[in-house]
Amino acid sequence: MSAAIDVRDLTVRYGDTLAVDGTTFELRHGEVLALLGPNGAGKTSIVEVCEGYRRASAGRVRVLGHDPYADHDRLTPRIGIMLQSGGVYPRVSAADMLGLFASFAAHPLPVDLLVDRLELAGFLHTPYIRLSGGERQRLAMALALVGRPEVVFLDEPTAGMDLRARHRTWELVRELRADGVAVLLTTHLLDEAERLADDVLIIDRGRVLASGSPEALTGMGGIGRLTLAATAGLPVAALPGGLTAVEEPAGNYQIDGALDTTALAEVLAWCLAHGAVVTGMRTESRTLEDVFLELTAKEPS
Ligand SMILES: Nc1ncnc2c1ncn2[C@@H]1O[C@H](COP(=O)(O)OP(=O)(O)OP(=O)(O)O)[C@@H](O)[C@H]1O
Repeated sequence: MSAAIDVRDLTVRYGDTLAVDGTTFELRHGEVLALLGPNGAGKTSIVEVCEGYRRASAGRVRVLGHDPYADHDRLTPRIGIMLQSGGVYPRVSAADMLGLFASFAAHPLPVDLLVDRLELAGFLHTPYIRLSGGERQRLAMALALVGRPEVVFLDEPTAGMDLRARHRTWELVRELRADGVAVLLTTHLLDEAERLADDVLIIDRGRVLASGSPEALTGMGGIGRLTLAATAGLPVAALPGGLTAVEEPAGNYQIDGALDTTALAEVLAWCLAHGAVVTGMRTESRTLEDVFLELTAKEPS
């Protein structure tokens, strides 16, 4: 089966600003792809091209086999877009908006199902203008999904949601994926990407810095943190293998460097060589946040 979204060498320019610089990725049916990057990285530009709202400056983009800009009208009934704001009449209620959006679709999802999953019942008849930020987010998600789309674009879907609503939304995204829906997600919440995404694209200044599954990306550098509890006052300057350590508080060493299995053995050998008593050694794996901060910090300006 061909990819739900296929992006090759996409470039987006705004005058002299190169917002997207030759990005390539694929999103398959039944998968979630998260676009991660600092403010201004180019995420929205990529998403807008895929949604058909912006023409690519160069490159080839296909959504469900169509050019999303040229075939916008044909694609619209097959895609769902969660808008950050706007697109909703201020005095209309959530119930009326959902009914209206459902009437546009050939095979809409039952509105009751979305009301239940996203817990909309408490504000279903309140005018949009009176809804809280989190309630508007939940309604926006429901509006994106009511047409039973094959591809869904979620732009920071849980921003402003409380913890419970966030978890309900994550459950819903997992259900969509299980039903074969392709989900393109942008988020600043690294734990959201880690929980939901099959693949992640880390971008900065329009370029892809890394891509792959969260497991592959966090496993790339092995151990993220190494903490040692041992005799106080060990000569940290004598640590082998380019490792460095800070002793804080006394007898607690935070060790940095290329933390692989060899490094663990070298640290223990160093303890032995200095007659140290080791009472604890703890390793922690890297998180997506560690990887993201390292990659985006390394970028030359
Ligand atoms: N219409 C426009 N005209 C000129 N420059 C633009 C336009 N839209 C975006 N840009 C610039 O293009 C770059 C990428 O912007 P984009 O909105 O795609 O980033 P983003 O990753 O979505 O950022 P954020 O996380 O802040 O939403 C930024 O430098 C931005 O200032």
